[in-house]
Amino acid sequence: MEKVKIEEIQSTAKKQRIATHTHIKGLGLERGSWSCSRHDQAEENGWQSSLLAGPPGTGKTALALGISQELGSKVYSSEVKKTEVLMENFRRAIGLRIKETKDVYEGEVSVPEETESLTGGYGKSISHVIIGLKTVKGTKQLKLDPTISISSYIYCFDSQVAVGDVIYIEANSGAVKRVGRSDAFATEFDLEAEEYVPLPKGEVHKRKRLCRFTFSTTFDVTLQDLDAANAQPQGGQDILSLMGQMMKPRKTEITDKLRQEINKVVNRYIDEGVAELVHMLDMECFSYLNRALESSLSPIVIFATNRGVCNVRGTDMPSPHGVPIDLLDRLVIIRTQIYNPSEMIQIIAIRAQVEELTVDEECLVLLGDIGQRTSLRHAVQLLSPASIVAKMNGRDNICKMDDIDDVFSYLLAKEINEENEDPNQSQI
Ligand SMILES: Nc1ncnc2c1ncn2[C@@H]1O[C@H](COP(=O)(O)OP(=O)(O)OP(=O)(O)O)[C@@H](O)[C@H]1O
Repeated sequence: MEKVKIEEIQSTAKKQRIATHTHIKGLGLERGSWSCSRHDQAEENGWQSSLLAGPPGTGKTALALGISQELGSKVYSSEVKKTEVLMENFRRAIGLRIKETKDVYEGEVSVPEETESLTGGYGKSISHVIIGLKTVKGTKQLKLDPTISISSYIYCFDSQVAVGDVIYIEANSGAVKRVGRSDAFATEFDLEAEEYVPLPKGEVHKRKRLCRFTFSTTFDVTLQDLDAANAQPQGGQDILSLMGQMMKPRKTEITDKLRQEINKVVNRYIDEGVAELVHMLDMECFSYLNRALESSLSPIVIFATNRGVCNVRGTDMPSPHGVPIDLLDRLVIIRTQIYNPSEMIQIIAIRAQVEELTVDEECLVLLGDIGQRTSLRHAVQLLSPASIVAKMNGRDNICKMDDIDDVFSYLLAKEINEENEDPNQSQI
């Protein structure tokens, strides 16, 4: 018999983590240098939008971030009120896909049963609840922990979980979610009123990709929804609180400060792999952008994509980068290319400095070489584990032979292809 342990939900956020782009502090260019003067010129000429196109890891996001940091005040400043409608619509076009891998018990309820405690004092006291969960692979009996069985019990009966229902129990929090009624019971009830689901496959106890809040495998929400729902935040700054606010929408002004706060939380979750950005740019959005980008109030918009020719979202119309031709016409397309070894070495050195790591010259050369063979991202990611190996070897500096070689041999990396553009990546 397995025991479900319930603990208070802890935010999984690692406060001290150095984010992927923490080291990006701007464009790193002097005023008057080629890029800056070109950019000023572009602004004067009404260049409002551009598309960065290139293989993964070629610095599109880093460049967009650098530009926005350089322009920061200009982007959001003078006409905030007037640009509000535009801003709302832009944020409506950016989706956040929330996903978490959770330890869950999943199955069709077979035997809910409660055991009363004899030492309960006044009234009835439940010492635990036993529940049987069945999947295609078999059945497992779960004894819900006494301290949480009450809440689970209430949960169960509040949401009217009965024999024949398919449920999830999240192992860590004990939260129970009724998925629907098992197919096997389909004839017993009104088919219209019920959602019938198949008997779950696999083991009862499994790791499943679940959105903590909705229990669905993934959950898409737009940044605008999060802004609107959090206009008067009541809870904390974790994704659960952010999402929780969505249940109580209210009409309050969305300030720039709020958007920045939402961005911070969203960025943290992207960095931790709990969520990823997805674009919601369908035909309707693209048509809106066509008009919006021509408005004098439009903010500067930078699109980035690693997709080649693919269908425009929601249609079977192929177009370069999945962007309709009439919008492409309005964009300045900048191609990004894979960094050469010395550029990679430079970036890795900046990254090491931000992570406060001392890396030998020889080691940087090796990392540059690894970056060429695999990817810049992989080479950057080796820094942290290598520093741990160095510490284990009693050193503060990362050495080629002992640390990087060691870590590289343990960690798997995809060797780079000739043509690196990945048509399956859904990023823009
Ligand atoms: N010029 C640069 N200076 C400093 N760091 C950089 C630079 N270019 C890229 N990086 C870093 O390399 C990593 C990968 O870059 P980035 O995320 O910008 O790639 P991308 O082109 O947006 O890739 P994808 O198409 O996969 O999203 C990031 O950690 C980024 O901060």
